Amino acid sequence: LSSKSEVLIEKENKYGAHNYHPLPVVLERGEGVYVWDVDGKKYYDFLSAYSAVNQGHCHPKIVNAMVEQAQKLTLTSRAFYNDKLGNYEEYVTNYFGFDKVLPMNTGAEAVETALKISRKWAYEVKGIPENQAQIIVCENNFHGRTTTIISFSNDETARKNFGPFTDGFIKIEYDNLEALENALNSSKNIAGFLVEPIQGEAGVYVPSEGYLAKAKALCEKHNVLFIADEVQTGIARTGKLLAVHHENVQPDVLILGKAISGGVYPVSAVLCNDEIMNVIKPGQHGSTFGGNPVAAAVAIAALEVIKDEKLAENAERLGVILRDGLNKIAEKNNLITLVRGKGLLNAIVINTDEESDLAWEICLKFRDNGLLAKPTHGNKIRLAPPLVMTEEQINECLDIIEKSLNEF
Ligand SMILES: Cc1ncc(COP(=O)(O)O)c(/C=N/[C@H]2C[C@@H](C(=O)O)C[C@H]2C(=C(F)F)C(F)(F)F)c1O
Repeated sequence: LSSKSEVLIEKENKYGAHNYHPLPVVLERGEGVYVWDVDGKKYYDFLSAYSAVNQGHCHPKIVNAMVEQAQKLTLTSRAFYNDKLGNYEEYVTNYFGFDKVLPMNTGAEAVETALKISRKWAYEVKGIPENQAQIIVCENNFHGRTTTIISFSNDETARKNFGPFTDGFIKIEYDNLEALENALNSSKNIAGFLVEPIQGEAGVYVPSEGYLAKAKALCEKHNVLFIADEVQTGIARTGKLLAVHHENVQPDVLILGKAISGGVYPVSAVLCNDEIMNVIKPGQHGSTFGGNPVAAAVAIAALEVIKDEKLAENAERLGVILRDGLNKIAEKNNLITLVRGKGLLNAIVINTDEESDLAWEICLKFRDNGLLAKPTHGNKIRLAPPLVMTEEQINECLDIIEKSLNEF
């Protein structure tokens, strides 16, 4: 690593909390599918900031929307109206097909907001006795880092010594309809079922065909809210605008974040219809920055880019090419034991146990060869480039991946 990089890494080490263990590369510029480090070396970004820069780094239309609004009015708080929020709310609710949106900033805030709305709906509409509401979640979930969200995580690293935890959650096996049905039959006090349409952190775990549609039907049968966390799988990442659209499912509560802003500004959102959203009355929930004018302007631009540049279709088409190419490499190189994913949310499973640092070594080799990716949960490497990739760029990246793996 250059001394320039070392100095900056040292600064983060000395002055920043050690809540991450980043790959040793120091970035200073991003454009489209590329990022550059401080020494001017160019890389393909195969993480896309955990699927927040689906539109590509620093998309001019989105950045311009931010700059323009930032020079006019950045924040009013919700104590007053402003000329951007209503237009954004109309745009985003029509875009996803819901009556209303509650605007927040981060994914975790939107997940927390969805949990609060679902509980309040359970008490005030479904009639569950107060403080008895249960929400069903899946094992190996990832929904964010707040105390309530890690309360229903089974990842010891995310939970250890952060207790005491929040009550009211039932954990079931992912992609198991019988487990869901049993949980729904186990109590009358169930408010909702919170689920990732594809489990990202678990290593891009794609559920069986029909799981989401059948789960939604089971929830309907039991008058339980189907709450889809599309923070990572949404905004065209999996080859459809939402991952639930692969099964024509419309959630009762939709959670969005990350690429809803193209990675330019923190924007998240919870969408639902009036019967559910109208349980929230003035003063019952909020956020200083939620729905601010810059967020509104940025999110409209970011969502327009998804449509204008047909990024869902592009992700669908290039995802097939990427997975075919990875499977061809796997035939010749036994380091890859499995390829899985949908659209441009993919992962390869490396032929080693979870404790080994082989996946990390492979990511360092990818880095040396001009592609940035990071292991998730030990032996899986997520491969999720921005959705603006071209076929020839995918093929060039497949060559980098093959060349790197052949050096082991
Ligand atoms: C499905 C889903 N729902 C809510 C949130 C919360 O959104 P946030 O509050 O972060 O805006 C996330 C955030 N995921 C990020 C967080 C980041 C980290 O290390 O915490 C790494 C990344 C991640 C992890 F951790 F699992 C990965 F799956 F995307 F790779 C998410 O994926």
